[in-house]
Amino acid sequence: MGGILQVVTGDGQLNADQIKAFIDGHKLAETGVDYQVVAITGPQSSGKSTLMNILFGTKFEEMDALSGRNQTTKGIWLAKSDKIDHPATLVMDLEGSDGRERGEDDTSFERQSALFALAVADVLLVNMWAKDIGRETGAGKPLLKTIFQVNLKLFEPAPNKQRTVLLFVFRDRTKTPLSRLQQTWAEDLTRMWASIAKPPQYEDSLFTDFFEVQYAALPNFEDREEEFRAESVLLRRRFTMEEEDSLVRVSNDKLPGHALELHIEKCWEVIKEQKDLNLPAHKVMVANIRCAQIMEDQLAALAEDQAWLQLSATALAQLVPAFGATAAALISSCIAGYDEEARYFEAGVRQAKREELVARVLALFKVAHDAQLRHLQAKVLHGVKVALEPTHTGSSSSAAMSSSSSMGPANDAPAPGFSAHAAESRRKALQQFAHGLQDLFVAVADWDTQAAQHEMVQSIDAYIEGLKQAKVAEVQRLAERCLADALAGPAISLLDHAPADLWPRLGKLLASAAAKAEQVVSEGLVGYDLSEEEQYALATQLDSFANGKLEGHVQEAAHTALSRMKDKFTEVFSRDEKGMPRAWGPRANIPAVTQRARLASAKVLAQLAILRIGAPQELGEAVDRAVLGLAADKGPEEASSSAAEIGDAAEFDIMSASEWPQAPAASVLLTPSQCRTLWRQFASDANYTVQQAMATQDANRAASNRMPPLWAILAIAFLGFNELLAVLYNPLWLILFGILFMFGRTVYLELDIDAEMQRGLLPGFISLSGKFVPTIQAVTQRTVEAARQFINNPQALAHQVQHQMSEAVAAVAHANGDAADAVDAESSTRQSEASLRRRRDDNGGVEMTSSHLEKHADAASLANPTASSERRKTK
Ligand SMILES: Nc1nc2c(ncn2[C@@H]2O[C@H](COP(=O)(O)OP(=O)(O)OP(=O)(O)O)[C@@H](O)[C@H]2O)c(=O)[nH]1
Repeated sequence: MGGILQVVTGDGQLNADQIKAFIDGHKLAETGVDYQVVAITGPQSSGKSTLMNILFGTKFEEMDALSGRNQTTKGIWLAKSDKIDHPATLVMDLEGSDGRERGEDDTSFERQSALFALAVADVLLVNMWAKDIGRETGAGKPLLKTIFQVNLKLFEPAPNKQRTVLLFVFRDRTKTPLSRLQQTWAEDLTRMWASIAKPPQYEDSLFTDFFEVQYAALPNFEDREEEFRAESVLLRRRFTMEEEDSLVRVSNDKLPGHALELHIEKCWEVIKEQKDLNLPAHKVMVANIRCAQIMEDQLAALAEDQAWLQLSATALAQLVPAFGATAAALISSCIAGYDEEARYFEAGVRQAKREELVARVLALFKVAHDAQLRHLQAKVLHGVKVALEPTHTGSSSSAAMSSSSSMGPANDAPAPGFSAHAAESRRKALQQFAHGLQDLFVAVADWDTQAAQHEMVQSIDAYIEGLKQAKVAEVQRLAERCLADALAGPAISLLDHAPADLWPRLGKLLASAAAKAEQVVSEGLVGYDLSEEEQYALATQLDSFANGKLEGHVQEAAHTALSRMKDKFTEVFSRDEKGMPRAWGPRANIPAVTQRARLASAKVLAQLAILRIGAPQELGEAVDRAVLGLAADKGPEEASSSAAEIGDAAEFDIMSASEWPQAPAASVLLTPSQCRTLWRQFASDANYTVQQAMATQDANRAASNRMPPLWAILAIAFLGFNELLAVLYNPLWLILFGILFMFGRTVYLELDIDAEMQRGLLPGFISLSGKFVPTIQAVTQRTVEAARQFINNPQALAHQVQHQMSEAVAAVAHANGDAADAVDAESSTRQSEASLRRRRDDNGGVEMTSSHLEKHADAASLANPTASSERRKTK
């Protein structure tokens, strides 16, 4: 876009949009710093537009010479010179000063525009009439003085940095030599500079610290136009870099072309609003904006960079070879692009924005880098697992070592054990991790990886420790199973038999089981190198487990103490010292046997009262004496008989105590109160058994009394001998007696006279009378049938009669002499039921029901109906 642009209108409005279009149209952003802005200021109608048009080929509006000296240029105008290509030259024409159109008092715009030209232009032409040089009020001195002063105040320029070239153009050159005019004007400038009020930091500054003064003189355009144009051509050359007295200055502080738009806008904004801003701040502001834009452009470019997109996506998914180098190249490329774009801007801002750019770029890459760290950690940890898993699970160490060889140099040395192998695997893994970190190293970033290394070490150690603890737990389970097996059977058996040395034997059993468990541990953890603390902890846990197991068995025994006491009582009471069942004959000493059985049961109760593993012996003895005292509490006779065995129980009164003296609560299985209750329940059952025995003994005595006297037996034998021989020698008598005997016995059994008589004499006779006749008829019928069979087969019937007679004889003998055997059978039956009855007794503490006992007693009586009948009589 060529042509002329009105940058600022006559009423002070900035055409920002058009400025941008102008700069873009002339591609000034691509020139970098290879451009210059040339402006001109001076009195109204002093030929400024004419000069600029001739010098730079622009087409600013000029006043027609014939129309008079009225203002033609309103506001600030901008055009690009088509006469100078290098550097690109922007030409700015300003509204003239001293304009009559604005009035004498309205000088603000001329000051603003002059100040604007001073701030924006690289070369400011100051148009002056040659004849005004030396005059105090001429030559626009007040305006110059003002803009110099305001410039210092508003923009606070840095001394000797990018000085603005002030080209004073003396128009309508006179015969006065230029040197003379220069000298005069230089003196005027010095005085002018000295007279202005300067900020404190500029008190000692010289005019030349901020401005480079150049001069030119031109003839009158109207009168000597040809000469004017020719000299203008020469003057134009000074705006290129070709001439020796070139006005083009190269400065590092110059803003690049793409910042010119913003620079113009901010300058006018500052001037317009009269903000108390300084030039560095203004430059910083411009630099801030532009550097931020460049930074964002670089970030946007990076976000669309295919190499970066691929790297970031892959880095999140897997370990990328040479990640660090790739990432560093991308980061460096991005930052280099920024450096190139922002190199003309204020150094401090540029560096600050660069650091911000680096930080933001690194933040992007940090995500990928962290993902890479995690992948590396996972890979290394996986290597450790592959190396150690076979060893831990019991595979051959050579297999483990061959697996681990993938992580580093081969090591053919045999693995001595898990701990050594784990240490070697750990060392190789950390070495592999260190190599991996080198691949991830991003030179620009130099991220700290100490935390990652620490995590890696912790992960590996935790994994190894986890394997070790798993193995320890596994071996501990094996050892506990070994302990449980070693304890269960023997301990239960000991508790069932309840020997006198129960607790010493339980102690030995515990020690034996602990030794077996220790062996399981030592064999199972070979090579795991447990520390002393770990070994102690494991041993303690196993000890606790063993004690707990044994305690469980003992507690279970204590819970079933009642049935155990009954069993012990039955064992001692029902069997003699040789283990044979007692017959309870007439001379049996039931009270003595009873007391022995009670003492034995009391010992069982005493042994189950407290845990004695590790307990002081005195405590056990005290409990023994106290519990055995219960057995003595049975009347003076029994107490005296057992006094020697139970010792002196006076020291502890179990009948009133609620707890055992000096016994830890954890070791108490049965409190004194519970012992008393159990003993009471036991005594009730035992009394019943004793009464049974005494009844049996009474029955035996009665049976013995029913035998005929000896003299009668001898008389019968002597007097009936001949009749007996007659019967035996006469077959007819023998047969007749046999038939009568069988008939009578059959009738007796059919009527079940014994059972009927148990109801009582009168009810028995009444019942028998009712069924006597039918029974006689039935037996007679069967006898006739037998006789018929005998006629048909006499040998078979004789054999049957003989067999029944032998049974009858045996029955009579049994009824007379072996009633006690029936009682013994009942006793053994009760013994066989002891285990069934035990649980029931323990739960309810009630006696076994008589129907239950009868059920088994009847089973025993099946083989001996007479004995059964005897038992019922006893009951
Ligand atoms: N005496 C004299 N007159 C000149 C010279 N150059 C131009 N003029 C005349 O001065 C008049 C004003 O010219 P411009 O170029 O419009 O002056 P200007 O300074 O741009 O005017 P404004 O923009 O209104 O301030 C014209 O009539 C020109 O012919 C010169 O060198 N000497």
